[in-house]
This record gives sequence, structure tokens and C-alpha cells, in this order.
Amino acid sequence: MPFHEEDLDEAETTYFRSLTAAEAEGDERAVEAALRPRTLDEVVGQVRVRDQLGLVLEAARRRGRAPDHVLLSGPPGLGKTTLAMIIATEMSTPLRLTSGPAITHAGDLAAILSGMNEGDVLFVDEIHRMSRPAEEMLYMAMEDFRVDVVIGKGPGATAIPLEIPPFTLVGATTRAGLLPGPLRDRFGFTAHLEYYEPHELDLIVHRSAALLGVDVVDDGTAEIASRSRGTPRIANRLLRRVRDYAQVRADGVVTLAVAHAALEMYEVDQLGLDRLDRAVLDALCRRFGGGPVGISTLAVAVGEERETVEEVAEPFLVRNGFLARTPRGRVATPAAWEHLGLTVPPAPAPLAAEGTLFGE
Ligand SMILES: Nc1ncnc2c1ncn2[C@@H]1O[C@H](COP(=O)(O)OP(=O)(O)OP(=O)(O)O)[C@@H](O)[C@H]1O
Ligand SMILES: [Mg+2]
Repeated sequence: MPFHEEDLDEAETTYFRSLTAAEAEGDERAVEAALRPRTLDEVVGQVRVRDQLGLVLEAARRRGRAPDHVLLSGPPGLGKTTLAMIIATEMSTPLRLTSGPAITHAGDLAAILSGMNEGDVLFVDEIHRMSRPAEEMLYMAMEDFRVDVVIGKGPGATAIPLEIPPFTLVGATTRAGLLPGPLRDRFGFTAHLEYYEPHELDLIVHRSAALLGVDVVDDGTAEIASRSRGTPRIANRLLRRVRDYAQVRADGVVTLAVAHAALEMYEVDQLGLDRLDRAVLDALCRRFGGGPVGISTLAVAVGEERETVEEVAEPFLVRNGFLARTPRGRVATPAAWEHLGLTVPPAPAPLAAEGTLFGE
């Protein structure tokens, strides 16, 4: 199927600020769909997960049975939805798609489950956000391929057992820790996706460039890869922005110089920090002496919503050791001071010394 990216470009709503945000926004999903690997063989990286999943699926195929339920966990943009779709493709079965927040009542789930055919794959995205009653119904469906549908209310209510053909549940979550134990235990296979290595992201950028018809040279893609925060979604997004720059300001080829200039213009630095990330660190170090400072105060200081700072900037800063969350507030690490080109302040006096302040 030829892919006309021009059709999607206009709809794309990526703001500069969210260039390195982990989540996909709005119509970016359409672009993503076009870049998704379709089979396990096309998946770049995640070697262990790929091998293990390949085995699970092959064994199920040979037995002629639906594979065990699969839980995919890991940070946004690493390939959970992609793998869920691949599972259905590899099993040559339809994929039914829903998400935790969409299932507000157990009845919603019952309706979905009762419409399934043998061997179907049911993908529940954000499975940690399902309601409690739905979750309990899901336990039963996963284990016994049966649910109790409650008809009526109060003392007259009756539960009608409903058989469900064997299916495969694929759950995805960015927060595996939030899943209740009984639910987690009912998955026969759990895959935890890890951040990608730069050379893997480089392969992904090459692959996407080929699909989008963008001319690239090796050090240009390597530059994009190294600023992508270990995340394929971000790598693909940066590629598209660098491509824009290459087409408007250069001869269309993504070279090292073009990638450099473009990413500088979009304010994505060598380590993948963007303007918001740096603003947060800057406020933390320069205005609050490195902290501790509360997240709300920090958000006001950078002129952003608290949620944006907490969900977009902070996870990356914490993961890369620039910022620490402490019970008293956010604290800048020495790496943060260094990254901003500031002198690291001397370590705070130990507690014993604090005591002497009060003449003890
Ligand atoms: N292993 C991979 N190889 C190549 N491209 C990948 C790979 N994993 C992800 N991608 C690309 O990254 C994009 C985002 O992946 P995907 O939507 O599967 O992430 P996700 O884990 O479901 O994220 P979210 O938690 O936000 O739902 C996809 O469009 C796909 O093109
Ligand atoms: Mg997803």
C-alpha cells in the first residue's frame, strides 16, 4: 500500500514544546500507524521480547490454539500497541481494540467479550485504568472463558453465566505496578519493553526514512537517534521535523549538519532535553538554589501546568539523573548543574552539622 504522507502532514499537530514528549498527540497517531512494523521480523530491537513472544506464538500455532494472554508493559512510545497488532497479524486473527478507560461498566466488557470469536485477540490498552467490577469480570473471562452477566437490580437480580470462546487477551500498561496481583497473575506471558539503544533507534530512523521517502545519510540518522530519549516514537517525530528543515532550508537530504541545525532550531539538545526540560532545570538551579522545591511552585516558575511538568518533563529528567523526587520536593542533581554549565554547589551539610546550628 503506497503511503502518502502529504495527506497526513497538514493534520499533524505536533507543537515544538511537545517534540520530545513521550505521548503521541492527536493526528500523530495516523503517521505512527504508517510507520509501525507489521510482523515480528520487522520489529527493531527488543530482541529478548521478540524471541520469547515468537516462541509463544509459534507454539500456539502448532497446537492450533489461541496463545496465552500477554501483558505488555513499559514506558510510552516503545512499541506496546505495535506488538499487540503484530500478535494478531502473526496469528492471522482479527484484533479487537479497546482501552481501560473506555470500559466504565462491567456490562461494556461483557458486550465486547460476548461478541468475540474463537482465537480473536482482544487488546486492552491502559489496562491499569479499568474499573474494579470490569477487572473482576476480566479475571474470570481470562481463566475460565466465562462471565456472569447480571440481569436486573437488587434482590431480583440474577447472574446468567455466559460462555466465551477461547481468546487471547493482550493488555498494555505503562504502569505495571498499578495492576492488581490477581490480574497480573492471569497473564501467561509478560513482556517488559526497555528503552532502545542508540544503534537500534538509528535502524528505526533509517527504516522510517525509507517509508517516508526521506533521503538520509548515516551520521544524520545517528544524530537523530542519539537525541531520541531511547524512544522510537520520539525518533520518528524528530526525523519528520528534521526532514521539514532539510526540505525548506537545505537540499532535502538529512545530513549531520542538517540534523544539527534543525534540532538546534527546535531546541532539542545533545542529550534529548528540550526547552521545557531545560527551563525546569534552570528554574530549579538558578531560582531555587537546587531545591528542594514543590512541583507546583516549579511549574509556576516555568509558566506551565503542573501536569505538564510532572508527566512530560519530569520522568525523563529523573531517569537521566538530573532531578530527584524527595519527600520535601524536587532537587537538582550535580548532573543538572553541569548540564546547564553551572558550578555544582557544595554538598549540603550533613545532619549532624545542622544540629550544631541550634547550639547542641
Ligand atoms: N521495535 C520497533 N521498531 C520500529 N518501530 C517501532 C518499534 N517500536 C515502536 N516503533 C514505532 O514507534 C511508534 C510508537 O509505538 P507504539 O504506538 O507501539 O508505542 P506504545 O508503547 O503503544 O506507546 P503508548 O504507551 O503511548 O501507547 C510506532 O508508530 C512505531 O512506528
Ligand atoms: Mg499504545
